[in-house]
Amino acid sequence: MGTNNNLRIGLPSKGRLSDLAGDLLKQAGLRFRRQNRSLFARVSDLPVDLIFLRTDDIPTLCAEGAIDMGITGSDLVDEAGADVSVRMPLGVGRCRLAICVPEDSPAQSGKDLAGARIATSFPNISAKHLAQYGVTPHVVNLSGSVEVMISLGIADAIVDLVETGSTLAANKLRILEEIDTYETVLIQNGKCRDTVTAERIVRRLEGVVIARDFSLLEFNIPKSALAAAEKITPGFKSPTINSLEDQEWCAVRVMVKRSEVISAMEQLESVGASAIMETEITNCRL
Ligand SMILES: Nc1ncnc2c1ncn2[C@@H]1O[C@H](COP(=O)(O)OP(=O)(O)OP(=O)(O)O)[C@@H](O)[C@H]1O
Ligand SMILES: O=P(O)(O)OC[C@H]1O[C@H](OP(=O)(O)OP(=O)(O)O)[C@H](O)[C@@H]1O
Ligand SMILES: [Mg+2]
Repeated sequence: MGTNNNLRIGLPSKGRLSDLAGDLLKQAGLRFRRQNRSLFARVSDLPVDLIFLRTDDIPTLCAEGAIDMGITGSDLVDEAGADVSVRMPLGVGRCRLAICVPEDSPAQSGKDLAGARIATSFPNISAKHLAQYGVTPHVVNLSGSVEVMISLGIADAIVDLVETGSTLAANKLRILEEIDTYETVLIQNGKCRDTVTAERIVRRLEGVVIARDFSLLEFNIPKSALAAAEKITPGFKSPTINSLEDQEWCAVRVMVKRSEVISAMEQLESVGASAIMETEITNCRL
């Protein structure tokens, strides 16, 4: 590395985002092999080097120009206050950051935390959030296992990420107030060393992220019911309509959000559609 001018992309070296990020790049056609715990990999057929880093260092290293692009959590970008642009949400790693207190705490909102000790790995976001109430907490800055700090007597409240809520339940805590929601994002710095390749990467990832979110739905529909069908499935841009041998009917192909496919099928059937089929797409260019 060092001497070449390849675009550098920082990826989480371990943890929950590591596989998500690697799978996404591979699906987008970036071929690479990470040798056993190696911190570096070259991409075949593209001027791109992958650098494996700690997820929470990626925003700062990108802002500093050590890497041109990176995949990390938007929570970590905010917390670091890193001067990078978020090119694209990647549709994975969704979570929320919340102020949590013991289940039996009398507190009703963040306003009740004046003078409280708060354990968190997000000292900046926490202080900024509480400042809007004029509350200046005593922040205990930790890098993990934050939920246990209340029972250890170190803190009265915590600010931590919540996904399913099972960690909170296991520690007899409840959400007092949600601060924000976050997800995994692609970031880029302002002085990227190869913007042409960076744009290619963005387009490729876009293709995969959109494809993961949408299915292709095909159906036949009487022309008289086409307007009703278009209301149900307007498509990503607009549906493709082909004529059939039977002049009264046509065939429609349309992209539908995966989460809405079943309900769309039911509604289409009720307005007269038949031969309704869902096809999963793995990649697309729109
Ligand atoms: N349930 C969750 N808990 C924590 N982080 C989550 C969760 N769901 C998604 N994330 C995202 O993952 C990021 C943490 O990723 P990281 O690669 O550090 O994984 P990790 O499993 O927390 O690693 P570590 O073992 O270092 O704690 C968070 O900043 C957030 O953006
Ligand atoms: O709502 P849940 O689905 O339970 O997820 C949230 C928990 O997961 C994360 O911890 P992680 O596994 O990263 O451990 P850590 O404390 O060592 O970072 C996070 O810090 C919470 O503790
Ligand atoms: Mg963690």
